[in-house]
Amino acid sequence: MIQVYKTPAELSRAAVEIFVQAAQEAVQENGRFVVALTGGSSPEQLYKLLAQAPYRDLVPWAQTYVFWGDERWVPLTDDRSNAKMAFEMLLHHVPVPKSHIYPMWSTEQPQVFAQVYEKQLLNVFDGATPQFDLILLGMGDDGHTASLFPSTPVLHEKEKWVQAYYLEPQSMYRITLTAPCLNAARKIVFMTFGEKKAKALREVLEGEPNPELYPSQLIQPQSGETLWLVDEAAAQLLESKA
Ligand SMILES: O=C(O)[C@H](O)[C@@H](O)[C@H](O)[C@H](O)COP(=O)(O)O
Repeated sequence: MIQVYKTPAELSRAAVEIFVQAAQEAVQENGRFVVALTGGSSPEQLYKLLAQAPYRDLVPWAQTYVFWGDERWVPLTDDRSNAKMAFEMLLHHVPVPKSHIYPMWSTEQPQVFAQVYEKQLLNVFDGATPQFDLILLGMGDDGHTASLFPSTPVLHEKEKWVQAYYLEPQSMYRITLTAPCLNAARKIVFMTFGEKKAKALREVLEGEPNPELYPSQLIQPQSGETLWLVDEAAAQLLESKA
């Protein structure tokens, strides 16, 4: 489903309401809320809203488990780190138990750590398929999401839940949840705004199936729901707008 908002601020306010509702419902049903955060700039306003009243006090943080959808393979002190941004904007301001937060970083080799992260995931999900209650995603202006970049082998991963690989164009390692892992989620929310995203958004949502070029097309949860929160600038080329 696609929801179009006038501004990123309105979009972020809708996103925080969805986050709170997903958290409360998950804890009510299963006694915990397992979420994967996104990196990039799209979630910044959402994280700031979540870190303050009234939303801060509406989330059952003690029962919340925080993972990431992807990460640049850099130390947590590096300004490029998705975890660094989330800690500074959100996690240092809310009472999530430290033991419930799983940043994607280690001094091990990235491919070795990808297996460690997969084990951490499976531990929280008692060895079953990791079914996140909520996954937040952004979309790049090339149509990538998480670290599923165009024409990369990770797009074809069918078994593993977590993969790390060297991303040539950015000359850095990336670690990411794979499409099968993302697609096992109960709810996926994309936050996509700005004119730069308009062409890719039209291709992803209304173009020919071409996930090699537009990896966000891979996000088709088996039983979960996908919600696209977009602003008018990003939606300007779409035929079908809510
Ligand atoms: O590590 C990352 O960069 C993100 O996880 C990435 O997938 C991001 O969501 C998109 O690139 C959109 O980035 P913006 O939100 O900055 O436009």
